[in-house]
Amino acid sequence: MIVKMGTVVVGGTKQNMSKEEILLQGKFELFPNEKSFYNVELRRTGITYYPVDGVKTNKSVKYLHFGDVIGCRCRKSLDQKHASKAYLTIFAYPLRKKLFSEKYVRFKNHVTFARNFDSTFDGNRKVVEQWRRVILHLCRQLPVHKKDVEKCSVPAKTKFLVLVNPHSGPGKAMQIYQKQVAPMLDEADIQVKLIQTDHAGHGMEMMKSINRTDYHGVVIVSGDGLIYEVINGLMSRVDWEDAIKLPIGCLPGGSGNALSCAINYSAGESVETDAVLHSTFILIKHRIIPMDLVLIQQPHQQVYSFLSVCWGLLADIDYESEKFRAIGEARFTLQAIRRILSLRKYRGKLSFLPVSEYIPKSSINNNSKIVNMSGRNRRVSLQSMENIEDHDDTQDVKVRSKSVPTHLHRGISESIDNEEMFEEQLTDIRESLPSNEFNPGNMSLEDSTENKRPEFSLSTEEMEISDDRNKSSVTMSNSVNSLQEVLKLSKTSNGEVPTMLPSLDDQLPDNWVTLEDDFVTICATYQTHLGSDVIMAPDARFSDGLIHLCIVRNGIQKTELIQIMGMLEKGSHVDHPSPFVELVKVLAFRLEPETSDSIIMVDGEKVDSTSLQAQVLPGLAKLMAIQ
Ligand SMILES: Nc1ncnc2c1ncn2[C@@H]1O[C@H](COP(=O)(O)OP(=O)(O)OP(=O)(O)O)[C@@H](O)[C@H]1O
Repeated sequence: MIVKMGTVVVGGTKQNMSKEEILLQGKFELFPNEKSFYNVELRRTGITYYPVDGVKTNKSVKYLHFGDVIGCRCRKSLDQKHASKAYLTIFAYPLRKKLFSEKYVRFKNHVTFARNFDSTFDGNRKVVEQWRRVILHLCRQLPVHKKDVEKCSVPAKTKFLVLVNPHSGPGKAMQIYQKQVAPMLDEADIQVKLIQTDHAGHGMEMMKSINRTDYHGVVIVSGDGLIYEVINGLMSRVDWEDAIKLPIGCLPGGSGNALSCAINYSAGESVETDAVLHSTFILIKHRIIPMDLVLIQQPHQQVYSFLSVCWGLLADIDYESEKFRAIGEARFTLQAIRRILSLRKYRGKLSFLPVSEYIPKSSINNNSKIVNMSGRNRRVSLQSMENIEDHDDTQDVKVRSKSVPTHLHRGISESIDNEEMFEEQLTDIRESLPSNEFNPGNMSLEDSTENKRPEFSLSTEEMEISDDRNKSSVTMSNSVNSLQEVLKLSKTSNGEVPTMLPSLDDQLPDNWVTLEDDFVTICATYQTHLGSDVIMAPDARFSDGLIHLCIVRNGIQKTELIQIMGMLEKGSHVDHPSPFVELVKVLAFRLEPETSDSIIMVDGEKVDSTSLQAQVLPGLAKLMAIQ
């Protein structure tokens, strides 16, 4: 059985469910047909119900799974005829298979039971309220023991600050919020303080002064632009280290909703169909997940990015399509066609610190020459070798960089269970980092960045409590399993975000790779999606501690480029054999455009067209998501 919050069932079928211990059972009428009675049984994973006078068969038993339930409420009838009845409405959003497709989508299924065994409403309400309290616990994955059923109290309410950008995308964000989001948040009993931004920069200003403890999270209903503002507002504070722990949730309201698409994708929920419903469902059932940020440095500015850095073709498409934002996401497709027809090349230098040995794809394909340079950096130019000076030799060789030891990287990592090995690893890391800033004393063992799919989701508050509990139990051995842990941030003496990047004017260390070439585009992403139909880095995870670089070099045929762009919809471009397209996982990179007339976009925002360098900040932000 598939155990995905989204895709099918959390925990099992109704046959499995019926084997579980019954916590509560009773007879209820089923609204609106209030003539027949149903036996209703409440178990840990859900509710089953079947007609009292019918035969109990697999078909006649219906069930509601708590993985699909976002809340429930006790109600009274307005009709005097039913004044004594107490109603229990359960707000469920189960999945059903989409017509002519293998995909599953959620639909609204609200089930109401009525209780009328007592002559008074209060008498009936007492029973219904007990059911409600138990359901609220179980749909939030809070444990309920049979002996505690009677004492079960109403779980604490969650409070969100909701920011809506009325100008994002086609300008429908407020409408989306009021029509689709607000009713579901209400069903989940979530308190909301709603603010509509009234100018660009408003989100950033608010984050500079917000009291972090007033809310369990900030929810952004817009495109990616407002998320960028929120993150940079939080990071600009003196108490950035604490402020950035404010969990961020996002719902698609703009034309570029990349993060929201990545959240849906990660949860196994629909990205294309009813995206708002699925995003709101995830927001309600969320856990708090660490999310990498990327520090971006330019000569005159420093910003924090959660999504991407694009240069060349993809940056031009993003920037030049701004004027078509009224048509929503189609603006990207329209501009992509225009741009590919008049394809440009962009000369520059790209340097990066790879996480594993870098083997240039073109050399694998053996159709380009590679220059192994003397000097501090290895420079590789596949096309314009005449532009490279100071080289020793021109030869067909594989250029390998000394990379960060792969066994330190999560996913490839092996567990380290003794101090000796731990010390060895620290030595390796010290050697692999390009600066002397590494200081094991700075290691914070605060959050485990384990990418476990939660079986159940907890509310913000509950997660914060369990985070705290975890703190003491995280051991040094398991936290050093990954490089992210070693780079874990803690305040430097001057209160700034620590970085391992050299100054922009300084030469890069030996373990970086430098490519100097004519490029078509360079795109660094840290989320799976750049749009609902652009899966740029299908294997990216919110806190994998990686920057996923996609490098497209000049020389690629337009037809091949169009083919690859088409493959982005499924993320299958990663398997494309073109020697002009490379995907490299890195911890940091530096981009040096040769001229200053090209566009660079960071998270969909245009930045200066000057040199730029970036470094991943593992798990620094907190995201409301499921993975
Ligand atoms: N009330 C407002 N009026 C004008 N601009 C605003 C307002 N609120 C936010 N903004 C700005 O609008 C820009 C675009 O917002 P957002 O990303 O939400 O929408 P979008 O249409 O998807 O745009 P993008 O394609 O840039 O992601 C952001 O840079 C943000 O700073």
